[in-house]
Amino acid sequence: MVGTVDGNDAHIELDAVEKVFDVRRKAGRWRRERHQVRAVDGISFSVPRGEMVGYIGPNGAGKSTTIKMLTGILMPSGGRVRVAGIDPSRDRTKLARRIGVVFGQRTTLWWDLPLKDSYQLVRRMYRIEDVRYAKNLARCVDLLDLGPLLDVPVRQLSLGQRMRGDIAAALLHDPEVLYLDEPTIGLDVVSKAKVREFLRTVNAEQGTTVLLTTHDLTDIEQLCERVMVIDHGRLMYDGGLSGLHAVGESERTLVVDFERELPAVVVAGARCVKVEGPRQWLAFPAAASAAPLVADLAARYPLVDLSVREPAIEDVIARMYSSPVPAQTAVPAE
Ligand SMILES: Nc1ncnc2c1ncn2[C@@H]1O[C@H](COP(=O)(O)OP(=O)(O)OP(=O)(O)O)[C@@H](O)[C@H]1O
Repeated sequence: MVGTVDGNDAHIELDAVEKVFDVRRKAGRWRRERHQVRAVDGISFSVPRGEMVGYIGPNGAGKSTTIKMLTGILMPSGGRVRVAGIDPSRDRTKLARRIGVVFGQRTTLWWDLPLKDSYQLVRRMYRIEDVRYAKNLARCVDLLDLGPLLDVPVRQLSLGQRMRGDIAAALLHDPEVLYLDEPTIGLDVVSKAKVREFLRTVNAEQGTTVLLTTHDLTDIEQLCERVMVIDHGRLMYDGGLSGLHAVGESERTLVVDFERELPAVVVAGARCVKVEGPRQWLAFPAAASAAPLVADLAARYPLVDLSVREPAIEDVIARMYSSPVPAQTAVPAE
């Protein structure tokens, strides 16, 4: 589902939320100047129960600050936040039972303990009853292939294995809301696919509401029908991914390996932007499907391999600034 809903259905709700940090910086040899960083600057949105939404933006845009306010770690400087009907900064402990958090860059697992011992600690922390714990653990072990890893100390796990371990830990207490901060960062293609498949299953079967922060537009494309773009603490866009590409007129790239070196191919709907030996890069509008292009190429040339590259989030956003924004999808920046 794309778009926002009325307040009653909202599972995550932000109304004119602000976060201002007071920072001191050096101004001369002895003097320090106080100044303010407006990390989140009047953001409003609502996410209905069971929706999986992408929350993207360039570095320093205010994504982590928003997530910290949604967990109750940070108190907003202004505005109103509600998650599952709870004010996170007032009732952080109560909220903790209802939410799960995964930070891709940090682990919440115990470094020296085998994975299964970390899970036992999580069980005690959340006081998860035995039957429910056994059921949830079995499900995560099965879907995330954790069986062979349960006896391995976390420090010996690869990044992809550790990430799967972290995601399971965040879900053992059946949270209704899941915040994922870069859950696929640094993972190889196979691990990314496994994580995405698992998140899709959890969302579909448990109805978990998911807020996903990522720099990988493929995560968004494969998981979220709705994406919100934040920049300089403001919500710049709230709508479908294809609408975002249309606004930014961004391009995806089809990387094609031919059987042999060829001159730059000429094909409808795309333009060749680079040739290197038998490999060619074809740019096409990001909002368009790659399927007709692939079919056309496959019918005319001997192909060995193909892959589609998404534009970088920074490029999409840079293009958004230089394009007029259609009213139905964009949130006006006052
Ligand atoms: N505790 C803090 N004190 C002062 N400034 C802060 C603090 N936390 C964040 N900021 C500033 O607030 C702004 C938003 O930071 P935030 O970490 O929310 O961005 P982000 O979108 O998560 O970035 P990234 O993608 O790099 O993680 C930045 O300018 C950052 O320097």
